[in-house]
Amino acid sequence: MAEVVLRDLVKTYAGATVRATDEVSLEVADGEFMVLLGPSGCGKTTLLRMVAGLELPDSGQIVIGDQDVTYLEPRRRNLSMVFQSYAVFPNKNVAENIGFGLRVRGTPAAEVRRKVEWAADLLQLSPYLDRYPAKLSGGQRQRVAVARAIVMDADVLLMDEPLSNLDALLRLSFRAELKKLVGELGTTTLYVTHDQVEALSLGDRVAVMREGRIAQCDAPTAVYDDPANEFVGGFLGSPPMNFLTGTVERDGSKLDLGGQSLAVPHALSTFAGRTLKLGVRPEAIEVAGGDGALQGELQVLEPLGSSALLTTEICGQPVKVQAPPTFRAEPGGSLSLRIPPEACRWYDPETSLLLEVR
Ligand SMILES: Nc1ncnc2c1ncn2[C@@H]1O[C@H](COP(=O)(O)OP(=O)(O)OP(=O)(O)O)[C@@H](O)[C@H]1O
Repeated sequence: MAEVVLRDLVKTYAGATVRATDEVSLEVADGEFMVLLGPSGCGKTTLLRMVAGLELPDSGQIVIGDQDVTYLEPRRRNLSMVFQSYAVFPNKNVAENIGFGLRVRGTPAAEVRRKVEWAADLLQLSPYLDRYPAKLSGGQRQRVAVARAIVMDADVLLMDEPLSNLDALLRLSFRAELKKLVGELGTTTLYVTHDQVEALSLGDRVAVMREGRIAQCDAPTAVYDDPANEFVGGFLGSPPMNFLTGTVERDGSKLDLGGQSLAVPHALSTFAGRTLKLGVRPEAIEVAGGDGALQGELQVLEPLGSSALLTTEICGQPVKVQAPPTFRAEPGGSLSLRIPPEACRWYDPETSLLLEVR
């Protein structure tokens, strides 16, 4: 096992006008499960492929353990990969598929057998060792790909959207299995996904990427609860964080949203007379009256089973609210919405960065 250190990695593909990765630096601790999350085209796969050695950076450095591997051939980096499109060999049975890399490496047959049985047991593939991939389900095939990767005893495991070919239910169960497995193995893992639920569920830390850069890298609860910038708040969550813009009143104590106002923390009184953005998660807003409640107009109510999603407007600004499943009201009416002070995150509209108020 080993830590992985990326330093200022820059990659521009031939003919491209923008950098696929733009001075990306990241330290993945020994045994850590790091998820790279972000919208399509943000550079996740490029970063993973550079770690794998399948792409070379224009500049920057990649260190695995205590070795600089930036320009080392892929097979000498001691890492295993599971890719979305990394199909299993159709003409080899499950056991042969799992043991393939070990045999190529010249591992003695008895050792190959022992490791194949170990991985098959971990991934619940033992009953299928003699089967050919055509007779496996999608989830079982994907488990074969994971088993093939883990038998290699690599320092680092790289996975690029390994669950994306599975249907929703299978994805859910395999996600939990994968989390348990990787926790037991303790292998340093870099995992690429554009699925935020997968990222939050699996990662020890999540690096949220945007346009070739890391927008925030932190524990799942931290990136969700305290998005470092508007991009992360607006990317994570379903629906994502709401943002309301207002002007801080002259005395610095309230934010005027356009006719209604809300208390501003004392630490932000320096914003008096200036605009400020409030970020609040839909599930944090309470549909209730009381002190400091704002009046919103209900536009749409969507019963979603475990909750009711409300599309509302406060002072003409759109706000999504996640209400209890039994909540009912007629669209067009007015609602009292309370935004608890502890749920407020404050952003500088000029920089889009989270403002520290504690
Ligand atoms: N082989 C290539 N040649 C030229 N440009 C490329 C190549 N591969 C990727 N790109 C570009 O580099 C940028 C980053 O792509 P990358 O595949 O790393 O993003 P991603 O976040 O993994 O996206 P996705 O989730 O869609 O796979 C994109 O603008 C993409 O169009």
